[in-house]
Amino acid sequence: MTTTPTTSAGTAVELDTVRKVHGTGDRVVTALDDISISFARGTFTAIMGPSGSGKSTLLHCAAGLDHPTSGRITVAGHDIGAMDEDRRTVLRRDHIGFVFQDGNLVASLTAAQNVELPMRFAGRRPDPAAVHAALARVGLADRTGHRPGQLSGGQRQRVALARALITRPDVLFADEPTGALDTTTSGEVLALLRKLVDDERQTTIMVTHDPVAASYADVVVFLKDGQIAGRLTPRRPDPAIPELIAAHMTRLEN
Ligand SMILES: Nc1ncnc2c1ncn2[C@@H]1O[C@H](COP(=O)(O)OP(=O)(O)OP(=O)(O)O)[C@@H](O)[C@H]1O
Repeated sequence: MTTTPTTSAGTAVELDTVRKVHGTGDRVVTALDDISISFARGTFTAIMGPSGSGKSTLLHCAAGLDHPTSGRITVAGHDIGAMDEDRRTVLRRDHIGFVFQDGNLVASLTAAQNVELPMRFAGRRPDPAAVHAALARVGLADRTGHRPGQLSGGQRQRVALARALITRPDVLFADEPTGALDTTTSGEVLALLRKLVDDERQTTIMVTHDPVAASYADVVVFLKDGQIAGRLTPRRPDPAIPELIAAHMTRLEN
């Protein structure tokens, strides 16, 4: 990657006046309405908002999976709008990690083989020590040979996290990473995300509907109608925070 970094050293992702319009003619929807926001390195941000407020669109545009209609997006100092698709693919591979609600593991592969996949896709020889270290980081050093069907939901999601982190990405994007988990398992995965931020300064941007999940973040950004509609900075540990976040959401939904 030879693009010259353009943002300040403290910023992992920056959106500058980003607009995203879906559809054409009389079915046009403005999903992002000239949003400007920056995400500092080493911080954990939760993105919340009513259904249809633009959360997934923001995540997909910021991660280079979708193109904004206008505006500028910078990831790890690289202007992704200025890149062709090949370079954007390399940027995603080398600088960005993804975790989705359904971890999307390959059922026929072991945990270790799933974690190796990004290296294989990049045409690199998997490094067994790095794969083991990635699984150890998420507390699964003793499950490397298990297939997804032999793991619990939380363990599967932790394998997905290890796979997302194997390339040591500048930014981890998580789309409802605990949406399919029960409360206890969800808490384990969120505590792990928090630990990765605290111990390793892993910049993390997570879309969630869950006020408890959002309470693990440093910053909660609220969207409404494609615009930023508020921001909270949870002061952990405080059991009242999920309630505060939920109250904010209720105000946005009414
Ligand atoms: N491919 C598309 N074509 C047309 N409209 C779209 C498309 N994708 C999203 N939209 C519209 O853009 C708006 C924002 O959608 P988006 O999925 O970003 O919202 P969201 O906040 O993630 O919603 P949810 O919480 O329900 O997942 C919505 O009105 C949605 O209907």
